[in-house]
Amino acid sequence: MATPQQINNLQNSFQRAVNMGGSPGEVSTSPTQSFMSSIPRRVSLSKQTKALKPFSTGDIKILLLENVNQTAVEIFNGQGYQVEYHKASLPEEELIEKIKDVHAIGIRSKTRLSEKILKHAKNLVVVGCFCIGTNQVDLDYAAKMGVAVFNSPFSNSRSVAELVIAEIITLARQLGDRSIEMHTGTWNKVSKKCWEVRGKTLGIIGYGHIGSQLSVLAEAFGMHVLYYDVITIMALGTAKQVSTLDELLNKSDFVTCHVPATAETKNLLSAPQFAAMKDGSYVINASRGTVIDIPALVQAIKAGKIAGTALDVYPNEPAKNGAGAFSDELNSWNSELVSLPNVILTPHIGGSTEEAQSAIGIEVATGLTKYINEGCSVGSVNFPEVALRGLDLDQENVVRVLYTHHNVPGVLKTVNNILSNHNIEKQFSDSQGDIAYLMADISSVNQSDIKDIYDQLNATEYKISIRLLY
Ligand SMILES: NC(=O)c1ccc[n+]([C@@H]2O[C@H](COP(=O)([O-])OP(=O)(O)OC[C@H]3O[C@@H](n4cnc5c(N)ncnc54)[C@H](O)[C@@H]3O)[C@@H](O)[C@H]2O)c1
Ligand SMILES: O=C(O)[C@H](O)COP(=O)(O)O
Repeated sequence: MATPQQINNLQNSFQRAVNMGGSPGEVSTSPTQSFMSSIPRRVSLSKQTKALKPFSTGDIKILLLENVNQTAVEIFNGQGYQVEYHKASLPEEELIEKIKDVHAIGIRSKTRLSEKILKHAKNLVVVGCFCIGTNQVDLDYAAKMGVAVFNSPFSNSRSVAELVIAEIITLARQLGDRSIEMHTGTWNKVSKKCWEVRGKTLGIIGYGHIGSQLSVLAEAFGMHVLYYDVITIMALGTAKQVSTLDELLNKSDFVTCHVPATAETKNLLSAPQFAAMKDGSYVINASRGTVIDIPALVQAIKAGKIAGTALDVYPNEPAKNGAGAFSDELNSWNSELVSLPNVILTPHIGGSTEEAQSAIGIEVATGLTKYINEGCSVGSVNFPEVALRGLDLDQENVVRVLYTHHNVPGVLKTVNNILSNHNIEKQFSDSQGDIAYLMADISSVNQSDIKDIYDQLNATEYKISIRLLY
């Protein structure tokens, strides 16, 4: 017969196994045990079409594409999630198949998560963009499905700014051409139209995380900085904000784009803008491929108006690394562009440094984990940002309710009526456009009450998605 101490040990072992997603009787000795103790004992992920079925963190399925950094994989593995990892992005049909049953997907800038793809994602709870840009995801549709999207807003900003500094000097000194010539055995020692950057004017379009960081670095090289932005932003150093794009174009020796891909920034620099630039000036784009009209740029270089360009991003980028991927089939202007002098082409590597990728992996994986395990949406780009203090796991009969709903009158009254048989320990709700998100911790909940709470919330007309953590 077991002693009370043995029974106690057995119970503890059962609880730890549930925490780790293992079977009762298994005791995990994972070093992440103490971190794990801050997460819910069981996580019930209940989407629109899913029945209430509690499961452990070990049931969470994560699909990671595009060579997301290992720091993220380690965080997810530490949680006991099931991680499927791919180095490249997936063709559309394969992505549709894979996305059907995952709870989270991690992507970078290549994978398009359009409505067509997202509507197959029946269990999806959260998307992680392991990069800055989120234009590849249909953010509104995701929010309407109750799917929060996270990104890393500035972890690779410095890497991009440093790349642009390198490109400014490379263009000014025609380094790309000299290097290609030497690789093919030609010694071509020239100084004609090769310049110092000291005293030249850098025009930055978009003075956000990258543009402003670049401004500081450029001034350290003795450059004058002008910037144009749709909002008024405090100048760093002695940089000056100009009120029109034309003014920036007229006065700059180097023009560099650091704006997001939006309808307004499509072909922001096209033939009229190149015509407005100084003769012999340079164009740099490490933002998004849609921002520059490349055929118009080719014409401006051919006409001698633009003395060189550095492009890191393109309207159509290949899904994976390899020869021939940057082809005429994808970008019809390619052959003309590569034949022009002083043209630097890089394969979207602005944010591709060890430092940036490692930091992004940690930041986004941590955001996703907090959303999956605790419901915390702080940092999401398409969802109201809501957080509650951690769940008190020592307290029995506590349930965290996560309720995403349409932002219409009467919801709180209905929801609180459903929760009113229990003690609402804490509650917070916020909205963003048509979507609202409510978090509530309720106590005095018996196991038998949980299904009832779920069913009642599920029957509400405003519901988008429900999760109960307990
Ligand atoms: N090449 C790469 O690897 C790489 C890496 C990181 C980011 N990016 C891209 O760089 C871009 C900028 O990133 P960020 O982090 O600096 O973004 P950010 O949001 O911090 O800054 C963007 C700035 O652009 C301004 N802006 C928006 N529309 C504008 C317009 N029509 N005209 C002028 N200004 C406008 C905004 O007000 C904002 O200040 C994004 O497209 C991002 O995806 C590329
Ligand atoms: O949006 C970004 O952060 C950059 O464009 C980098 O994207 P990547 O992670 O696909 O290189």
